[in-house]
Amino acid sequence: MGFIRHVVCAMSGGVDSSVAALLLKRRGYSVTGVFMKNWDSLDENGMCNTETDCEDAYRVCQSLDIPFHQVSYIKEYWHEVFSKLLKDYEKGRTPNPDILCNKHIKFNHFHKYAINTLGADAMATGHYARTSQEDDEVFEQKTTAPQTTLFRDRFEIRNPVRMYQAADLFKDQTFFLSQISQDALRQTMFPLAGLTKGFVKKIAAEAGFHHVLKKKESMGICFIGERNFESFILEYLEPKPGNFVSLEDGAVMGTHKGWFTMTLGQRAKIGGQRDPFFVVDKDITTGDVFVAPTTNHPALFRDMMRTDRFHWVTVEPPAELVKTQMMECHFRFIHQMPLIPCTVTLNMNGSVWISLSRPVRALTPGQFAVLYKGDECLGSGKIMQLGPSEFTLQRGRERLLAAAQQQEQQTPEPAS
Ligand SMILES: Nc1ncnc2c1ncn2[C@@H]1O[C@H](COP(=O)(O)OP(=O)(O)OP(=O)(O)O)[C@@H](O)[C@H]1O
Repeated sequence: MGFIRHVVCAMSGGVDSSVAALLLKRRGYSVTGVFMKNWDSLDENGMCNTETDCEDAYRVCQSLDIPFHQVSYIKEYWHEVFSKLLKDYEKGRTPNPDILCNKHIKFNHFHKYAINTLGADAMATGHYARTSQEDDEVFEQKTTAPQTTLFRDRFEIRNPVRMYQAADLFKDQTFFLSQISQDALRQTMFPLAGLTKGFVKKIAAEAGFHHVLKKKESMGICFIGERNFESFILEYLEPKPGNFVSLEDGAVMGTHKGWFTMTLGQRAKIGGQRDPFFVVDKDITTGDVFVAPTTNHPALFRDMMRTDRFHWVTVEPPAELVKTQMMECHFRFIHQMPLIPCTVTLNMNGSVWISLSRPVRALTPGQFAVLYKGDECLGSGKIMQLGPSEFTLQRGRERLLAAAQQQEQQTPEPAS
């Protein structure tokens, strides 16, 4: 028998991470529970919900008889997640703070804290996701020699660890993990990888974690909580009033306080309008928000996008893509939306073009395009640019047709 391995489990005070810690303990590891505090505020009722969450996590650790720590990443969250989120809103994009929180906080600062400060052999979370490693392989990662040269060759990683969708496909959270580093993934365990949510709840009940089971599921946006998001974000951004403009005829339909919180596809709240209108585009230089009637207006449907530099979880782009510059795989930009077949092309600067097999509604700049090959989550890139909408294409075809007809009429009689 070797010595007992030490695993640090990120504990939110929720069901999933409580059961994750319990399972790690049952597997015979020495487990430490750590609660992260990333946001410092009281909610609308003057209650600090992170305190009750922390208390809940502590009680679970007590009943498991494992050490408990609390660590604050308020500063880091502010600089690396929240300020980036505000910048994206100012550029007219709709960011995803949960993906950034996993990338910068849980799988960077927390990972380093677990391994370097607490001396753990691995970290764990209650995420529903799977990796290509067995537990024992995770522990072997620590013995790999530290990097000796200043730069690690991008193509040096042998046997990269892959990230797969969880057995419970409905609960799968790889979408939110699509930006995490290979370094962190190599030292991470997901104890819930093979379990369904229902089963996890049953384990929690049997273990007597009633205070945890009673809690409401998920608290909305990462650490900000359930409050009204629009009024919350407007506390941090200068108002940028502008007009609602009808896309179809250019008519001004009303005014708004700022386009930050308006995301493509959402219903526009236009004063005095009885019929529903939907946000289909924004012009951040003029402040115009373009709207169109009907929720499935062709101006909302597109099948092409370009990302920023794509983050591949295994570090290198798939061999097939490097070799041929093209790859067939699957795409989603919203958690739990059905996967859509797509073709990806790789650009010189590491960004990708993604061409979907059919147009989808409300592709949105700032959101992450997440790619899957089979059940492997390959990684993601932030959507920076959209291809033309169905509406634009339709109009283009109509103009071409009209021009052709006009030309036909104008064609001079052939000279005799
Ligand atoms: N405040 C926190 N402190 C420590 N770990 C956290 C915290 N918030 C989230 N985590 C970790 O990230 C995982 C996923 O968090 P998420 O917010 O998606 O909650 P969840 O899937 O509902 O899980 P849980 O039921 O454990 O809250 C958690 O299982 C936990 O390991």
